[in-house]
Formats: sequence, structure tokens, C-alpha cells
Amino acid sequence: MINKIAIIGGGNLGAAIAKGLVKSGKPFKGEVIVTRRRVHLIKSLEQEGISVGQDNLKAVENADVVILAVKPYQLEDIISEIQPALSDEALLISLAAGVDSQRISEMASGRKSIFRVMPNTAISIGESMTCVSSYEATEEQDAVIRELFEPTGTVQFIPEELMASATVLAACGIAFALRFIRAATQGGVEIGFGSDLALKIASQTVKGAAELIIRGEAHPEAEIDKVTTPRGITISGLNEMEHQGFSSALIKGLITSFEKIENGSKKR
Ligand SMILES: NC(=O)C1=CN([C@@H]2O[C@H](COP(=O)(O)OP(=O)(O)OC[C@H]3O[C@@H](n4cnc5c(N)ncnc54)[C@H](OP(=O)(O)O)[C@@H]3O)[C@@H](O)[C@H]2O)C=CC1
Ligand SMILES: O=C(O)[C@@H]1CCC=N1
Repeated sequence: MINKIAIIGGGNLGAAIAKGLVKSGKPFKGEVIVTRRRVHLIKSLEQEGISVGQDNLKAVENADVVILAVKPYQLEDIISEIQPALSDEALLISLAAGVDSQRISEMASGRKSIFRVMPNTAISIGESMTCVSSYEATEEQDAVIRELFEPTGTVQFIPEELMASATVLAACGIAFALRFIRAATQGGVEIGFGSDLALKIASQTVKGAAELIIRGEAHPEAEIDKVTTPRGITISGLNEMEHQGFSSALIKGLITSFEKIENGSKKR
């Protein structure tokens, strides 16, 4: 039973997770406390039933789950700071991209039951794709983490060696998908829509395309075949996009992001 969750680092992701956990309602009913140094910037979270503060040690006291949502380079200092207040039973979750569990365990004096969780920012609206890896945790502890994050979207446990890939595909992926929507909107304006309407049409179209795959478990290419009339309009546009490097640009972008994580983690 989780009675208290402490989120250390109420920035973009920490605040989004707090909102997502509180909105999800179950299985968690206890306190969520979020800290950051410039606490005035997260005062508004209080209106959503989330406690805020500056004192990391106090936040971590009696917490069943501690989520570290600071930048990767701050992880070591934060862990040393909170360690005196961290209970032996607390589950420690790191969101830091590119810092592996063994390293986190070393920072925490050999602590076990460490999780790396990589949600994306859609967690604030209960639509995250959240990849999780667990390090020296029991099945029961895995289940606690699954149950905690499931109401905030889709949860997938993966081997830790795939965490960097998950970061690129799911976490950075939000930006990649949004850039598609933005580009489609700009194209929509060129062909006659006002920008608001173009954005509405482009975003609902992307949502519908994603739902066709998620609900129908269809393959994207099979759905594309249904839209591409021979000698038709769709295929001419689609092929022009491919001539301009559409798929290739996306794949190269994913690989570039992946290499950035890999090179970064080697430096740590
Ligand atoms: N899954 C995803 O989509 C994403 C994952 N990430 C990962 O999540 C982590 C957080 O990233 P992001 O939210 O973008 O970063 P932000 O910079 O937005 O948030 C980090 C927060 O930590 C706070 N902070 C810094 N020092 C302390 C301290 N000593 N005590 C308490 N709080 C502190 C900062 O606030 P202040 O300066 O006021 O203290 C800041 O708000 C990173 O490790 C990153 O790798 C990042 C982005 C997206
Ligand atoms: O861009 C970044 O470095 C972070 C990691 C995952 C998403 N944002």
C-alpha cells in the first residue's frame, strides 16, 4: 500500500508525473509531494491536491516511493542528500536518461529495488507510454510499480539495455510526433485552412491513425494500402514525401538521438 510518493525535481516531467498520478485516482490515494528549489514555480500544483516544498529530506521521510526527476548530472548529489531519510523499504525510481541502475545503486551505497522509469510527457493526461526496467527488485515490487503507473497510460517492462532506445522512441518520440503535426498544420494552411482548423484536423488525424493500430493491432502498411487508390492522390503525395527522405529522416533522427544518449552515458 502506497501512502506517500516524493518527487524530487518538480520540473517539466516531475510536475507532469505528479499531475498524472493524482488524476489517475487509483491505486494510490495518499500524499504526493514535489520539491524544487524555486518552489514558487510549482505552487499551482497545490490546487490539484499535490504538496510542494523545498526540503528534500522532509519530502523523502516516510515515503514509500521516491521519484528522482532531476537532471542526470544532479542525480549523485541528490541521492547523497536524501539518503539519510530514505527508508530501507522505499522504492527508488530514477527518470534520468542514460544513467544505469548499477550506477544508481553505487550512488546509493549498494541499494537494491531500483527502477528506471521512462514515461513521456503525455503522462499528465493519462496517455503516457511508460517503459520500466527493474534492478534487483522482487516480483511484488515490480507489481507495485506497474500498478502505480498503469492508470497514467501504457506500462511496458523492458530489459534495462533497451532503456536508451525506449527513451528515444517514446520520450523524445513525443517531440517527433508533434513536429509531424506541426508540419502537417503548416501544409494545411498552404492548401487553404486557417491555422487553428489545420491543427485540429492534423492532430485528430494522427490520433485516429494511432488508434487504428492500437485498437485494431493492424500493421501501418495494411492501413496505408486502404487509403492509397491506384494512380490516386495519396500515393502521389506519399511517394513524393519518400523521395524527399521522409522515412529516412525519421530513422536517422532516432539513431542520432540514440547515439547522443550512448555517448553521454559513456562520459558519466
Ligand atoms: N520521459 C521524458 O519525456 C523526459 C525525461 N526526462 C528526464 O527527466 C529528468 C528531468 O527532466 P526535466 O523535467 O526535463 O528537467 P527540468 O529541468 O524541467 O526539471 C528538473 C527540476 O529539478 C529541480 N531541481 C534541481 N535541483 C534540485 C534540488 N537540489 N532539489 C530539488 N529539485 C531540484 C529543478 O528546479 P529548481 O532549479 O527550481 O530546483 C527543475 O525543476 C531528467 O533526468 C531527464 O533525463 C526529461 C525530459 C523528458
Ligand atoms: O531530451 C532529453 O535529453 C530528455 C530525455 C528524454 C526526453 N528528453
